[in-house]
Amino acid sequence: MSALLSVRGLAVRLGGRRVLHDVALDIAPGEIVTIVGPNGSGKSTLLRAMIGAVRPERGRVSRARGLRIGYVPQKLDIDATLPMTVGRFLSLPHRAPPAETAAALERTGAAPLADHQMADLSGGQFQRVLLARALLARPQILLLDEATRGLDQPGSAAFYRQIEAIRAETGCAVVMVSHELHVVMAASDRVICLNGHVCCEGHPEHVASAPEYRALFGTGTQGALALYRHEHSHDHHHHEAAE
Ligand SMILES: Nc1ncnc2c1ncn2[C@@H]1O[C@H](COP(=O)(O)OP(=O)(O)OP(=O)(O)O)[C@@H](O)[C@H]1O
Repeated sequence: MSALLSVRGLAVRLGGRRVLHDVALDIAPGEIVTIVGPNGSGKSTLLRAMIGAVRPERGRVSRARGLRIGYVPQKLDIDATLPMTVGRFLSLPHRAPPAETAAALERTGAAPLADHQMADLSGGQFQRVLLARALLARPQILLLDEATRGLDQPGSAAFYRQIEAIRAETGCAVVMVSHELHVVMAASDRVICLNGHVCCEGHPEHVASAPEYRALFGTGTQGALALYRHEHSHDHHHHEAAE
């Protein structure tokens, strides 16, 4: 199946510093890909390059013709003194047909919030509204940048169940940045570990059975810590199903 989106030889420089270099990846229709990596490793920058919000210094991001992308940013600052209902927020910058807005709110479990003020939403409610907004694009790829940041465990589990249901229903590919390794292992078709470049990638189970996996993830909580401590080699390790 041909890729919806391909990144080749991508380098990005921000504030005089090279944040990404030699990044290559493909996103296929319907797959769930999780990007993991230490703080500052360029995960958000990579997503922003995918939507065309960051100019590559080198390389390119190719999108299938007419590709529709939905993007849920890591955070969105809204002036708390500005009165704005959820319904109004979803009509910016383009007013979608009311039935579509209602369907997006329904799909994300945010239907009862339509008349609420944005400033009054809890963290989890806010994320659902951002997700609803992303769905209005009828995306073929949904990009989620640490969408469950600040949510408690049941809240983030519920959020990811919603994402899986949306994938099942719409067939969209999902690319998410996550620090929650239990989610990564359970819910992803493919994991990409980033540290300025792609350190390693593959199916979670294949990555798990590879020697590098122990250095990357280990097991349990220690594994999560190992992820942030491991030496990011500049060799590229691939653990695809074919190997
Ligand atoms: N606009 C900018 N100008 C200069 N430097 C930037 C800019 N945006 C990001 N950076 C730097 O680029 C690097 C990568 O940032 P990015 O947000 O992509 O990392 P990340 O992997 O998403 O981090 P985190 O896990 O902390 O969210 C960081 O060192 C960051 O300080």
